[in-house]
Amino acid sequence: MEAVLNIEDLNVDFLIQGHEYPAVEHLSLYVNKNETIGIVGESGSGKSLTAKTILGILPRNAISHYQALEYKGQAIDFDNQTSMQNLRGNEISMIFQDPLSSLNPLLKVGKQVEEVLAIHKDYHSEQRRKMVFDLFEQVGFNDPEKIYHSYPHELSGGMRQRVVICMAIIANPGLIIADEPTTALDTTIQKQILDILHHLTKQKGNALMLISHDWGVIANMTDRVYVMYAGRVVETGPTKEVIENPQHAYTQGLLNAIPSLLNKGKKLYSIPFRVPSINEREKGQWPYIKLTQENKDEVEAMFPEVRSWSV
Ligand SMILES: Nc1ncnc2c1ncn2[C@@H]1O[C@H](COP(=O)(O)OP(=O)(O)OP(=O)(O)O)[C@@H](O)[C@H]1O
Repeated sequence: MEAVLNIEDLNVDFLIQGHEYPAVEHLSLYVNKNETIGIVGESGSGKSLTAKTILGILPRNAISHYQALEYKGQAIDFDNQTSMQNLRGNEISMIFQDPLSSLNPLLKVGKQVEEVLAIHKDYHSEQRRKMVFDLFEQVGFNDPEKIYHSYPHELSGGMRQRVVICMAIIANPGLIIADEPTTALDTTIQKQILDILHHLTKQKGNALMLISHDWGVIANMTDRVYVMYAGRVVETGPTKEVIENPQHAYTQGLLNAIPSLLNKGKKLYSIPFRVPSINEREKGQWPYIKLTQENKDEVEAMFPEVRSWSV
């Protein structure tokens, strides 16, 4: 099967005061049609930067290089503005954590969703409006007309994120990237929003890349998962297999640190280090953990790489 997205050996470095700091290293991943993949990892592991690389929206001081970065079998041409506009407008859409960052405060939300369709010349304006109303119904809005004429500030956070999901999906893109799409919402609303996203993407056959630090979300939503730590994928496989039988000791650690659901009754584990910030990383010294008397044995067991350090 041809992958919708294919990344081979992606590296992202930050150039800070003449020094290169590694943020993503040797990352390879793919997403197939109709598939939902998860990228899971603690804060600072490089999840968002991976997504931003795909869309060509990395910060200015970031340098990326890779073996392959392909959408539907074609190399993504970051230097070609027209092709990038088409990619971002029609082919790959992104849902961010904060819905307000994607919405224009001065425009009615219905118009904003409709505008996504404006570049599709095959629909006239009445058709477009009907498509928006239909989609509003599908995401659970009882009164699509009223929502259509609302401004972002008149809606709750959950409603806004539903509008953003509509914007992301209405042009039927090949791939949707959702970066922690519910983190900013109340826990009661989170599940509702994820269910909508899951249901719609499966129904319409869009590939979905879901970025989350929440294993519950990953378990419920994704077919395959990539587990990241400090810029690298440490483990990947079908989500169920990874959760039931994690191969990497770090993945095991992450799963044992979840308070409920997966390890009821067991003593809660706590990982004895944090993801090092970017300026604490020296190239060639992944996993960059500062060894102490207390954590040395555990870190070595988790990341045998540290044994090669000359410390
Ligand atoms: N503009 C920047 N300049 C310097 N370092 C940056 C910049 N943007 C991100 N980083 C660093 O790159 C690393 C990876 O960041 P990234 O945002 O991809 O992490 P993440 O896994 O998505 O975490 P989070 O869940 O906190 O968003 C982090 O250490 C982060 O501090």
